[in-house]
Amino acid sequence: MAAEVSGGGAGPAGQGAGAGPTEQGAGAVPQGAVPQGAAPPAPGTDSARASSTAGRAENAPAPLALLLAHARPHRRLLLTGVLLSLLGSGAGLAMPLAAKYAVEAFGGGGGGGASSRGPLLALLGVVVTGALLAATGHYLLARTGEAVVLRARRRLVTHLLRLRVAAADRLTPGDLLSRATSDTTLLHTVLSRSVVEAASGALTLVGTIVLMAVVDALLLSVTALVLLLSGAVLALLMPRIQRAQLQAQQAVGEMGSLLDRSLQAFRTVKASGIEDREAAAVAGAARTAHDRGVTVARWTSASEVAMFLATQLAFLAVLGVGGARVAAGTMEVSSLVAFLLYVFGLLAPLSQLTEGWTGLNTGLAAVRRIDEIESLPGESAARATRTERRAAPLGVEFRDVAFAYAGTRAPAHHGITFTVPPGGLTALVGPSGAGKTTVFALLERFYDHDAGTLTVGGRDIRDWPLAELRAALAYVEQDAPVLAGTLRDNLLLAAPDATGAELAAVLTRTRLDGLVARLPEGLDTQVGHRGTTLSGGERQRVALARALLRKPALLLLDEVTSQLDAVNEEHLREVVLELAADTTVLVIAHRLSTVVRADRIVVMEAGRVRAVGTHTELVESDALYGELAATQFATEHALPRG
Ligand SMILES: Nc1ncnc2c1ncn2[C@@H]1O[C@H](COP(=O)(O)OP(=O)(O)OP(=O)(O)O)[C@@H](O)[C@H]1O
Repeated sequence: MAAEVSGGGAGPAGQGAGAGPTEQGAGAVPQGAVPQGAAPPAPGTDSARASSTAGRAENAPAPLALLLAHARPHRRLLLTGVLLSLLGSGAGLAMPLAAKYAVEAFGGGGGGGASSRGPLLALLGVVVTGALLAATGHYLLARTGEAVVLRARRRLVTHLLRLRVAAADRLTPGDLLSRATSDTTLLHTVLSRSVVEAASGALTLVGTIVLMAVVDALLLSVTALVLLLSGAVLALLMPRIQRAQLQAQQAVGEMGSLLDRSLQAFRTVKASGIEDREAAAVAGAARTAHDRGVTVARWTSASEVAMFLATQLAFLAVLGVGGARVAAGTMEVSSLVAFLLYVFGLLAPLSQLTEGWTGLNTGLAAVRRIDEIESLPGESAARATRTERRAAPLGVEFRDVAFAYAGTRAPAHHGITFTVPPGGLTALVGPSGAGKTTVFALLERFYDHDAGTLTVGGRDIRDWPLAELRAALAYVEQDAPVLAGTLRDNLLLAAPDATGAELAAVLTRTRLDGLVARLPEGLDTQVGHRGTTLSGGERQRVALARALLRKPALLLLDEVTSQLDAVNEEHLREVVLELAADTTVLVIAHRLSTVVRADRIVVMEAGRVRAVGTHTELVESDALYGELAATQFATEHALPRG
């Protein structure tokens, strides 16, 4: 089993067609990932792996190698496209030479007529063939560029969703969005335009120089001076353009992060009256992107002007020297015309080279940003399946389990020990920050514990195939997320094959049937982004219903009744007790009224288990629990049924 793998070092070339980065064999685990069966990672290891995308850059493959790896699956089409484009440019290159023969044919007597028709037709042929070849080449490159982007996006998005939770904890969604959208788009530009621009520019330049040498070596040396001049200008400007471009891309990512922050907390932003401040922060990043863009434009224009001036100067110098030689009879007019055309022809490959080089650098920065994410550790996908029938309930055992979140000083668990037999209701209680939610996170293997033994169903949790483990569990998070879409989509999210009867039964059980009846389109009503059209309590019940439809062998409920009214809470308490008859149910509850009838209560404090027992036992034996019970039941003015 290879639950943990990374897309990393090998880059896209490392996988066969269609194989996602998380589906490599364990043998191919690249840097940063932990092979199965390896010793448990030391606290903080995840941090080293996931925290810094910058840190990785030192060992990362060269961006050019990464870019080539992206291009490799499409190499035939790309090469054909580049070849056709180059042939198209080559035809343009042959134009002045063909013009020279045409001028010679005109001068060679005959005036017009048949003798001049031949060269003119040949010229026309060169033009049309060149245009057709170039157009076909450009189309092929653009199409292939789109294919590269599609593949890169699929890979990146698949990997993003399979990232280990520890790695995802450290990423900002806005920046990820920018990497998955704008950075991947840049791949298209670089492969379909920049590479061919740079190659065609370089080849045309070399070709032009060779042909210039054929026409007149002396005039070439005059032109060489200009070439050196423009080369020096390019060398001076390129690093500036490169730097500004990278900063512009980073600023776009930063803008995405800031905007995402504000949109995630939209209502809080409004309620706090900080719209202007948040808008100003996003606008600040947009301004940085703008400024860097302007810098790029400034340096690019400067290089273009320098190149233009250089060719004009060369033209004048060649005209002067060449004109004098024609007057002296040491040079043919036709040769001078051809040479002058080549001098003008220099402008195009020089600016192609500049643009190609600039674009290539933008693409390389993008490829590096994409690779930074793909190199983070991923895990094999847990499919949204459920067991055929309700599986036999699973027991759980924590034995001296220790765990620290990456980058934190104090461990969240200091060797906790407790046992949950199959079936029944177990409650985890304790003050905020005691480590209760972390128990669930370890059971779901969002994180790997650092020391001790954790078994589920009598089997070490590390020996469970991840997909199988998660299929056996259902987890209702504290914040009960509801996703954009219809209510039905949300309920069937993790059990798409649930029958209508099962759905109806769960709706009744979670008292959502009333809500469905009220909604304008029933189950097919859109619930808004993150379920904003539902109340907090309704969202909690939707999350619970979703979990129940999975028919789990182990049900983890984190504060699922916190937002319910007293009547619904009491009802759900009954439902949970019913479920506990044939499922192992673990609940985290702050309100002790939720747990007094639990089969066992695990009292946690500061990452340790203080005591385990029933409500009655703990009221007597554990001071903290006794205190919690006294405070809560005194506040609620009612003693629970015992
Ligand atoms: N992703 C994380 N990264 C770093 N530290 C974390 C992370 N999640 C939780 N912690 C820390 O781990 C400790 C235990 O947190 P946990 O969420 O398990 O507590 P809890 O008992 O569930 O608290 P509450 O009742 O408030 O939900 C806390 O100190 C918390 O700050």
